[in-house]
Amino acid sequence: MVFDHVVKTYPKSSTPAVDDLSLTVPAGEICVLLGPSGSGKTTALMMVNRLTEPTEGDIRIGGRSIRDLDPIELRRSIGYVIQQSGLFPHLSIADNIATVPKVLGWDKKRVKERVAELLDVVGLAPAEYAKRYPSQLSGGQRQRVGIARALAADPPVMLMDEPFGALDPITRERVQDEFLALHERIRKTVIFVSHDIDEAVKMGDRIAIFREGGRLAQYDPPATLLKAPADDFVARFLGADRGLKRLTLIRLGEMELNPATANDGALPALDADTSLRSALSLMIAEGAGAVRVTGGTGTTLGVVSLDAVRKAGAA
Ligand SMILES: Nc1ncnc2c1ncn2[C@@H]1O[C@H](COP(=O)(O)OP(=O)(O)OP(=O)(O)O)[C@@H](O)[C@H]1O
Repeated sequence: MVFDHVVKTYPKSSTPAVDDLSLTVPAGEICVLLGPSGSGKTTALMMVNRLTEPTEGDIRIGGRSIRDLDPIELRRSIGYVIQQSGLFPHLSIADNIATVPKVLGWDKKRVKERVAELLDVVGLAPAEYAKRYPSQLSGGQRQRVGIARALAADPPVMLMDEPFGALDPITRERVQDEFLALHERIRKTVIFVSHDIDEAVKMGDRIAIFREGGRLAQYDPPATLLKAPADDFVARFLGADRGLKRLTLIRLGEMELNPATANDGALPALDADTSLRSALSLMIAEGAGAVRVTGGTGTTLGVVSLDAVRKAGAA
């Protein structure tokens, strides 16, 4: 998907909400739009499915300009997930998920199968949940239904506007993990609005940081962004702990491991999949100068020192 010099100025507004936005999102990737309140993230998102029209510039999906597509058809071909899930309260979960397939004229059997398949995909047993109503679900479950509904007609593109913003931290983390695992399998192109830096670092293949006035401040993969913020605004926005945030992106198994010696048996042991941030946390809590890195079967692969972690955060 390509944003090509996109400008949006709302009627009666003297300044643009989105100002000359150009960026390319490779197919199958998650692009997070991150930035302070009012910096134009939602406006940028809503232009993709023509809930609002660009004033200037163009957006292309798979090489086709959205201006050449009928807005109603365009919206059917794009999954849309919003913060409060946006489910129809008077429709059952099954009917909510079936909305677009029904509009597309799928036969009943196909719709029913698709609903059951999607409930499974988002981890809700169809027999238990299909007939319930949104008010009979928890917030996290409603967001999962929102995702299932957006996926119903298998759209190549999904727009997600702070989809997990209303969830408590524990549920949010779980739904984020589930969505990432799902994305591994289905590889949609996702535009994801967030104002939470940790969420953006976790979810994004790339992050677009917006600044006031709807201008793009930086567009890069999370590791690049944290390592080399383009300017003071980005550095301040990412926070003084961006070195620590970088550590969440690196696994112990990706480090150069020192061979373990006989004395290292007493060191705290962590799986190779553990992030350097968790490893650092453990070293501090246990007063250890290093951790022992273990493989799937618990065998020791080697040792990573506190100093090596420190260097990785500063690199
Ligand atoms: N329908 C509208 N009419 C006029 N101005 C609008 C409209 N929608 C948004 N704006 C303005 O456009 C600017 C960008 O708003 P937008 O909602 O895109 O920002 P955002 O980055 O998504 O913010 P938030 O994180 O608070 O949701 C703001 O100044 C807002 O007041």
